[in-house]
Amino acid sequence: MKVAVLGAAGGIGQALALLLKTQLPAGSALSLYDIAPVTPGVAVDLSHIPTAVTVEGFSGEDATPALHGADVVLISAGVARKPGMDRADLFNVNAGIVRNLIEQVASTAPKALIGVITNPVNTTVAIAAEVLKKAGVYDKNRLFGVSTLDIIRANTFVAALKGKQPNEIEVPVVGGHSGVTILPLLSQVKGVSFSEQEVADLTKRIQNAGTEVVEAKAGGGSATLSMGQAAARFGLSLIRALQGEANVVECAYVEGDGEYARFFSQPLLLGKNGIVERRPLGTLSAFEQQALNGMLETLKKDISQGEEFVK
Ligand SMILES: NC(=O)c1ccc[n+]([C@@H]2O[C@H](COP(=O)([O-])OP(=O)(O)OC[C@H]3O[C@@H](n4cnc5c(N)ncnc54)[C@H](O)[C@@H]3O)[C@@H](O)[C@H]2O)c1
Ligand SMILES: O=C(O)C[C@H](O)C(=O)O
Repeated sequence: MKVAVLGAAGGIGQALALLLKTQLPAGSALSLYDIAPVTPGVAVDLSHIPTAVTVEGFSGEDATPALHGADVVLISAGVARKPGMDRADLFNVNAGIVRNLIEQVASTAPKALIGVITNPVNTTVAIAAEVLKKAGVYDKNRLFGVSTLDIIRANTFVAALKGKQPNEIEVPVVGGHSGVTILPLLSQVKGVSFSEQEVADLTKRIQNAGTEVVEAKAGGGSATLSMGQAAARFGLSLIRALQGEANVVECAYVEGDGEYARFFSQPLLLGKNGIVERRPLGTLSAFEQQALNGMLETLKKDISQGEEFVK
């Protein structure tokens, strides 16, 4: 299996590349690309770690040398938030970066499973879909917005509140990846129950967790290490599914049946060709139903902005 990381010299990219170098199955290839000239050096650095995963690094304007034969492409290239900014404020710079990189994926690795990390995810995934469509290679079962960070945060916060081990808790988080569009389904977490106040407080904390990191880093960027972990979990799940493992389920932001919005994060059964089955959201509490209804206008606007950008 070959995994390409685009944006590999950045905060997320380097953390992700390290985790993949140490956790990909033996015999895998890791291919790193970033516009920054340090990228081949990042690959050399990682190559000294004794695992059976080869590493190559490429820099400059052309991402295609990194993309040949890639089974999975994870994209974190772009700028990150500073305090006072919303994820949507990143659109002006990141929309063009994602368009350019996806054009190269379309021409070089059209069958790859693509995970978009670059913000604003609600919009950049729509851009990626439209670019792939224009190139005649769009498969909605192979394109994912990576929302795994919301899930690992939710697991961490719930476990801390309820005195559980984080690995005992799995919170489905649905919708999108910004503010009110992030909806943790706390009513579905097995083995714990919450008061109304706990649900309200936890939901708000999970929705604002990105801002919590941005403010704590005080101008030095946004979440990189937890995101590296989240992207590694998601990328490794894609690889396990590609290799034929059964019952690999992850939530991610994908094009579905449009019941709520064209793109929506929901639980997905993954397989050798990407998404095998989009799982229903299940029964929602009154709080969750109201939050779902309340997010849709924002989410649809975010999606339209991406669609319009490519038209
Ligand atoms: N999906 C999520 O949950 C999530 C979580 C955290 C951050 N993010 C987003 O991920 C992105 C990256 O964050 P980061 O902290 O790693 O930022 P960073 O600034 O540390 O790294 C970004 C990297 O992208 C590279 N880059 C910029 N333009 C490029 C181009 N045209 N081609 C190739 N590489 C290019 C830069 O050289 C840099 O190395 C941001 O948009 C951020 O908002 C998403
Ligand atoms: O909040 C951000 O800007 C980065 C990321 O989307 C996050 O959730 O941490």
